[in-house]
Amino acid sequence: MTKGTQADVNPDLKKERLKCNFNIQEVTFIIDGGKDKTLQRKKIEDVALNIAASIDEVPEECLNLKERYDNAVRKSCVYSNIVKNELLEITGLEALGSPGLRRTADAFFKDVSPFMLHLGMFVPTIIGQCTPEQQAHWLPKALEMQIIGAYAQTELGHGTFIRGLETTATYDPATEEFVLHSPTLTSTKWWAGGLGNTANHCIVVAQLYTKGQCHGTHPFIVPIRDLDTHEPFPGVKVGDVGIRMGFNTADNGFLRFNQYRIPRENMMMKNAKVMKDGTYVKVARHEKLTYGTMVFVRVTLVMEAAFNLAKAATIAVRYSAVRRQSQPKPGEPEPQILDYPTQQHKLFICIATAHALQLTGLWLWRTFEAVLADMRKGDTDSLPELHALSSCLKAVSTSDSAALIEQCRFACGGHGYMLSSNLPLLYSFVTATRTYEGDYTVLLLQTARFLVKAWEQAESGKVLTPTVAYLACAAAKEKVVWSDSVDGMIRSFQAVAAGKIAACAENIKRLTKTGTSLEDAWQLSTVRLVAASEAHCRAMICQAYWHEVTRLTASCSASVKIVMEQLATLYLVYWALETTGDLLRYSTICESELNKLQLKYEELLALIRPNAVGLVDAFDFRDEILHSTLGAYDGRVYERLMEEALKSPLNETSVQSSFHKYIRPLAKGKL
Ligand SMILES: CCCCCCCCCC/C=C\CCCCCCCCCC(=O)SCCNC(=O)CCNC(=O)[C@H](O)C(C)(C)COP(=O)(O)OP(=O)(O)OC[C@H]1O[C@@H](n2cnc3c(N)ncnc32)[C@H](O)[C@@H]1OP(=O)(O)O
Ligand SMILES: Cc1cc2nc3c(=O)[nH]c(=O)nc-3n(C[C@H](O)[C@H](O)[C@H](O)COP(=O)(O)OP(=O)(O)OC[C@H]3O[C@@H](n4cnc5c(N)ncnc54)[C@H](O)[C@@H]3O)c2cc1C
Repeated sequence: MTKGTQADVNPDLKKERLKCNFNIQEVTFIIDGGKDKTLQRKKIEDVALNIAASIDEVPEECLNLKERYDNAVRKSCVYSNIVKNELLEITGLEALGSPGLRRTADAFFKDVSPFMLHLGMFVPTIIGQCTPEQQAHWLPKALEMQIIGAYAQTELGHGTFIRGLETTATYDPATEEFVLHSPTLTSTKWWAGGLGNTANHCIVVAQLYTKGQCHGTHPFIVPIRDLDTHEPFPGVKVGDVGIRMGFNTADNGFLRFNQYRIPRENMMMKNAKVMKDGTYVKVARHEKLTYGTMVFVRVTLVMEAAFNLAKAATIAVRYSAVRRQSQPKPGEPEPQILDYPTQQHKLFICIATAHALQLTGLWLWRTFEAVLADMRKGDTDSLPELHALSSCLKAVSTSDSAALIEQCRFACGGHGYMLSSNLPLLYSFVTATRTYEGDYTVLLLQTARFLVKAWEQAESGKVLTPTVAYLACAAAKEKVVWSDSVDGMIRSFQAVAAGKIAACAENIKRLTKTGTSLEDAWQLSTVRLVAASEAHCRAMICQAYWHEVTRLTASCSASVKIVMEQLATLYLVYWALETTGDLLRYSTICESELNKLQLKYEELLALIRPNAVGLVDAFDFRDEILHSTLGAYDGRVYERLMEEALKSPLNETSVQSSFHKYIRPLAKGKL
């Protein structure tokens, strides 16, 4: 946070901060995952942001496409030196996933670094898919930035359906090499971040053929460009996929191979090997371990969703405290727009959702680490549950985050539409997360597979895994008794999920009994399956969020406990009101209880109102990271808007050349 002097702060924001009745720092510690994490983050920010302050002479958005890319590469090199020389010193390899690194990256790049996928997927795949010997070879080079990598899985013709990928890697025992080939246009690798112009290496997911047999998709490390000249090697065709809605500095690329050879050792061999003579040896105990990087990234994307939403909420809440509009009471001053209950309705759910996703994301991360520890001992029993959990949480968190960031933009009126508010760029960045690393619907359907199986187990009285244990109680198929206590609401959300899952299972059973194949019965049920999966995910977020708030505030000051519980209750009541149809169907809730719930919601908005600015201050974003005229700590909104407007290249001269070229001749009838 760039606090400046108090004299510089907008008077309304100053008053808001005096109203705040809880200890902001305590909430920051909770959100970061502990005081030590906050201190480490701040240390990283202090080191990195000293340099970031002077990194851009011209606003990124005023540059043309090519200049923007070159500028992003320049900044990536400065930043990667900081990561290598300073940040890794502070935290070791852990720095790669640390909030400090994530936040400071945003100070350097308003859009995205072309190196993001190098750190975000190339390095994690080396760690997750290579043998220790391979790691010893590749990891130091990658961390030292001697090589820069991308992750090329998606093709022009297939992204979701990995088993349908067409790129082939055929083993040639005579030379002990794999021959990579792109047999069709649709087999062209497409989308990989960093691939178009930046990367010199690439992880390529291809169908493995050896001894005339296909063994399905496997990952390979493929050198694609000469390290000195950067020219693509013969047999490699690589380029940029074209202009995108966002991610325009991420260098998303395409890649084609023409009988291109790589050494046998470049197959990532932790989970499966090809011996010198071409014999295929499966090492992994679980079929889907080659999908490991995707599970890892899906887990991290939940906190990524929280992080971006927290930024948007900070911008919109601070702006709403500064902005005054309309005159609901004649003769009185215009109120701060934050005083309108409708504005509170738009924004407080954003703060609550950022908390819900962050605390659920931290819990998911711990679950991921526990499953990883089991897998190191050879036990993969909990992988299906982790896959189900990470799939639905990735889907719902990214979707909620994108929708609410857009809501924050709406909440800022016309000024929210300015690029300098940073809300449009934030939205275009986050809306992609709903698609990449597994499309929303596709991932919810993956979770649905797990849920239907769990339901069948519940019906036959089997012991259920923790995240679906609630299905055991629901097997009685009676409406749950509604209560507006927190536990009562969570029980009702679970009853809704259980009811929807049961209805799907019954529908599939009914269809198969009357002669429909299981595959068709599944397809005919997918609209309901997606809804069931969403309901399950919502119930899980509510439970995890409330559980974490209770646990983490147990030793906090009373005022922090109160405000954290108010927000969590708001989240639950909001979702109860959003899903009244479901509650009427699966619980005993009635009209009068719905009215009571609405009143409770409005009371919560009023209770949270005095702490709204304090709550977004607790996200602790420095101005360099927010990049927003509307959201800076000092609230000098109008001054900043004007300053940014004057930086527009269209203000460099008072008359543009197009006037003399076109407008004047047009007026004179000479065009
Ligand atoms: C130095 C300067 C640097 C600058 C800075 C930066 C700092 C930034 C830091 C980082 C910041 C942000 C982090 C984000 C970075 C990442 C950005 C990522 C960009 C995007 C990358 C991509 O998109 S990569 C491509 C991803 N692609 C996908 O996700 C494809 C989705 N499809 C699938 O996953 C699968 O095809 C499928 C799951 C949909 C189906 O697979 P398949 O057909 O094989 O399976 P089935 O459906 O038949 O199911 C069979 C059984 O297998 C089970 N299953 C499926 N998947 C898994 C799994 N992953 N794990 C475990 N089990 C699995 C499935 O459940 C079935 O089980 P049963 O029901 O029991 O049969
Ligand atoms: C910004 C960005 C960055 C990316 N970076 C990378 C990268 O670095 N590396 C990489 O390999 N890939 C990357 N991708 C690709 C990304 O992973 C895929 O786009 C994503 O997995 C979705 O696949 P698709 O594009 O094939 O969509 P499709 O699967 O074609 O989806 C289109 C529609 O069909 C529906 N659909 C598809 N299958 C089913 C089904 N079985 N049941 C019901 N509905 C279905 C979907 O819900 C969706 O509505 C990136 C994408 C974006 C947008």
